[in-house]
Amino acid sequence: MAPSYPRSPAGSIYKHDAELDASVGKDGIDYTRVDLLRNTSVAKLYEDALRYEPGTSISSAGALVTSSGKKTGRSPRDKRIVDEETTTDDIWWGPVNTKLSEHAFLINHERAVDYLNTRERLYVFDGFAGWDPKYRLKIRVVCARAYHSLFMHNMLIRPTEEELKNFGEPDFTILNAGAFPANRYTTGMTSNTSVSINFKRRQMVILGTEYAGEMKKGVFTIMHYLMPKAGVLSLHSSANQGLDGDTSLFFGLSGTGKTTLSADPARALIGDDEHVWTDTGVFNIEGGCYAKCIDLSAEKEPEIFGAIRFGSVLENVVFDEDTRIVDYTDKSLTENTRCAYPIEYIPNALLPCIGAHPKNIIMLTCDALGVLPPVSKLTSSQAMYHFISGYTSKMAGTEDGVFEPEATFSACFGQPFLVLHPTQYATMLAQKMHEHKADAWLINTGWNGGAYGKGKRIALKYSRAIIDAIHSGELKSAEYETYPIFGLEIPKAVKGVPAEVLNPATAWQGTQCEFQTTVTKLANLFNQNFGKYQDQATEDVVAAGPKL
Ligand SMILES: Nc1ncnc2c1ncn2[C@@H]1O[C@H](COP(=O)(O)OP(=O)(O)O)[C@@H](O)[C@H]1O
Ligand SMILES: C=C(OP(=O)(O)O)C(=O)O
Ligand SMILES: [Ca+2]
Ligand SMILES: [Mn+2]
Repeated sequence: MAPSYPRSPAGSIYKHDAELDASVGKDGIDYTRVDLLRNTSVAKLYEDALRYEPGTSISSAGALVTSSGKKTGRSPRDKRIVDEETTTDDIWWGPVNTKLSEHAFLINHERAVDYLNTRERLYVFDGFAGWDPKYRLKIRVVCARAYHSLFMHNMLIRPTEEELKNFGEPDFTILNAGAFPANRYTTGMTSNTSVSINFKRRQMVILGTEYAGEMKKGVFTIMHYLMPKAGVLSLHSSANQGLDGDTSLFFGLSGTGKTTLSADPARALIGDDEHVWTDTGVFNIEGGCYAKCIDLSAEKEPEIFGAIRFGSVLENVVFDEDTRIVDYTDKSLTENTRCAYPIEYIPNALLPCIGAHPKNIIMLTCDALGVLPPVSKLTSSQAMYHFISGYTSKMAGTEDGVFEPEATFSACFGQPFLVLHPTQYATMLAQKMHEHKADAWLINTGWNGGAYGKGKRIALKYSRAIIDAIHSGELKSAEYETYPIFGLEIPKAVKGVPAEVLNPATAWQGTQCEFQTTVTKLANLFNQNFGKYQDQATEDVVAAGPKL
């Protein structure tokens, strides 16, 4: 499955100094053992997963059905960044990034190495993060499960035979010993799950969770540090491109629609989750997509449904014992059911996954209170205000302990993955949007007509119609009205969307008194949250918030 387009052998973005390379090379893994499988075939990984990993099957469509065990979503409270002198002054220590000592990291590392070296089989996948050869990282994934190796085969950029032969030392190594727990008595551990990143040693160690998403979001976290340091902007967004080459970005926290809305039959897919905006355009970090499968149907999401076939990894779904037909409505294992597939499984994927400078910046929010408009056109100050605020919901199952939509402010629409302070990403975004005259939109893919429990989630077909209207130019020249308090501009009409849906006041099914109370509640939450950024933001950005 090697890609056929030419790519120059990349200069790595890490400067390789001999001493550090020696220590990385000596990462403790026994690479000489005969039972080590490096970049092995999809078929072989299927066979091993079926043979050795309980709870593995093949679906009627040919996908590998796997179980990630107890953890079926990310564990943000168990994430650590090593506090060391080469990065400590850069890192945004606090709400997301918790310090781990170098010593405690070595204990976790040794635990993972001992576990991996004592397995009967070991899998290594060497691949790339980043489609632009100038910025790409060489990533090595060492793991004990064929499932995890196939997952990263799908999610990283698969090297050609030639590239694999000349791979050399990786820039970053992920040791996934997820089936083995962390030791709770190691200083800094608060549970037996641990996901830790060490930028100096260029290593990530996973213990006590087999949720595969930790690896792909781990790579994103690494890029979210290294890319801004290299002067380019990493983005928690999907991206696609129209026939005339116009690129759109869709920012959004997990479950808000990045993957779903970027798979658009009329546009070429650049990527569904992680990108970088450089001086020449946008490139995807990944070689695959990771779609949510809950309530998936061929009718509503044909591209994603069709991507679930031989080679795809389908996690934590329930299927019929006889027919092996998956029941996508079944939430009994988790609401966060998932499928990982190579990007070329989407019919109109753009290969290589590199697009032009974005023309439209779409911020996806999933408002569980039902008071944000389905679409608003943002001024540049409003775009910055909403990007820094990142108001949305955590969706059920995406994180450990989240069972229903939970209103949250997730800076840059991806707070769990930020390494630097949010204003650093926001400043770069503002500068790039200004330079390339990008238009900005806020789209609520969440509740309408009432809050979660009373109203309904906005129909996917309406969100798609809104996005079509952005891309056709219809919305740029539409007639607008101002939504009070939030000061958002909402279109009076959008083709394919009932007019009353567009204004939360007319969509509201409960009393107007209840509506006003909810609007005020949300406005207060915004103001309270923005307090922490007040002194770093410019006056116009502060003024772009709600006014009570
Ligand atoms: N109006 C809507 N817009 C986008 N997604 C919706 C909408 N209504 C329901 N959904 C569902 O919500 C989920 C969005 O998840 P996904 O696209 O994977 O988000 P992300 O990629 O941002 O994590 C999908 O399961 C999709 O079917
Ligand atoms: C993989 C994840 O990301 P997303 O839902 O944004 O695709 C995740 O949040 O665990
Ligand atoms: Ca879906
Ligand atoms: Mn996604």
